[in-house]
Amino acid sequence: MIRRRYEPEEALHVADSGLEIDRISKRYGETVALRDMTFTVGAGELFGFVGSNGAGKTTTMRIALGVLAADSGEVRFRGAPLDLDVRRRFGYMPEERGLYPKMKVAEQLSYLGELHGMSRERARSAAAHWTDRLGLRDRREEQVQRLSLGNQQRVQLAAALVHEPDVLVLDEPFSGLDPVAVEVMSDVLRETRDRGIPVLFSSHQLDLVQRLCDRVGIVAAGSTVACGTVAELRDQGAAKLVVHAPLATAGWADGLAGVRVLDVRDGRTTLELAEGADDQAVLRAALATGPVHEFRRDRPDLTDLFRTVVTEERAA
Ligand SMILES: Nc1ncnc2c1ncn2[C@@H]1O[C@H](COP(=O)(O)OP(=O)(O)OP(=O)(O)O)[C@@H](O)[C@H]1O
Repeated sequence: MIRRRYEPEEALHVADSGLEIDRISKRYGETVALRDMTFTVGAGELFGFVGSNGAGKTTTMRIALGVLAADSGEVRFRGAPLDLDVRRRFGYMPEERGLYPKMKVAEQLSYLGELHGMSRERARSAAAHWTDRLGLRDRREEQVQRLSLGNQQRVQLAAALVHEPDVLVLDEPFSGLDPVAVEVMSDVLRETRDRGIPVLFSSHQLDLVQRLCDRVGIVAAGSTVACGTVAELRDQGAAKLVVHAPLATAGWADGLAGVRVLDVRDGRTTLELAEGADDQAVLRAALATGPVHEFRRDRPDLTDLFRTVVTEERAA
């Protein structure tokens, strides 16, 4: 079980230089999409937003962008509520994507730059820069609709970045990308973060989020249920125990107090230990089956934490 140490009050002091999502609630008719959603993304922080389908990630991002209005709560940037001018300084990669299919790549990017107030010359040079950086140099004169989906996604990232935004918000930017494109996307997000920009993105690729992000927010049923650095989150989750007892038969760990079997593979049993569970009792039970070749504690990874949150959510 994840120990719920996360309190909204704690989060709010973090980022007066960054993006604050402060107790946002939103209903669609009878459906409660967000319930006091709260978290912050500091300046120069790469924040991963994870949660099951329908947990409320897209709704939160749309509200942050001003595409959708919240029923209550507030979004602030650098300590002030957002107005139109501040929102124009956001870069957004929406889930539904949103490029003009018939427009050529470079033309489209310069156009978007100009729409955000750049001079034609500056917008053109920004478009050239980002097509270069994202490996689209040879595609500049192609219509977006003729590109592969992965390349369209690169253009979409360029579109979010072309006007040199102060905040970057991306809805599932990694979905459908090949491994090379994943690396390009990761590098660009890190570079953007390193320029002091808050970067918020959602993803279902938990290994990637774990590797890439400074902090992670896990959402369930419209609220943040855990938030912190990957290390902090991993420390909060239940410890795992990996036991290699080759002669053990199925069910050897059944009935041990505070112990749950997560996985049995190649003679190795992975167990989850509840707080206060006696690992020495597990060792004795393992030894009772025969030799024990391996017995080690492991911290949960983001996938384990996520599984716990989703299981608890379903049980609630
Ligand atoms: N336009 C809408 N009308 C009615 N309900 C909606 C609408 N948009 C979202 N919802 C509901 O609000 C909740 C949150 O949806 P949201 O799209 O924010 O989740 P998500 O975390 O982004 O999911 P996914 O991972 O599938 O993209 C869901 O119950 C969804 O069905």
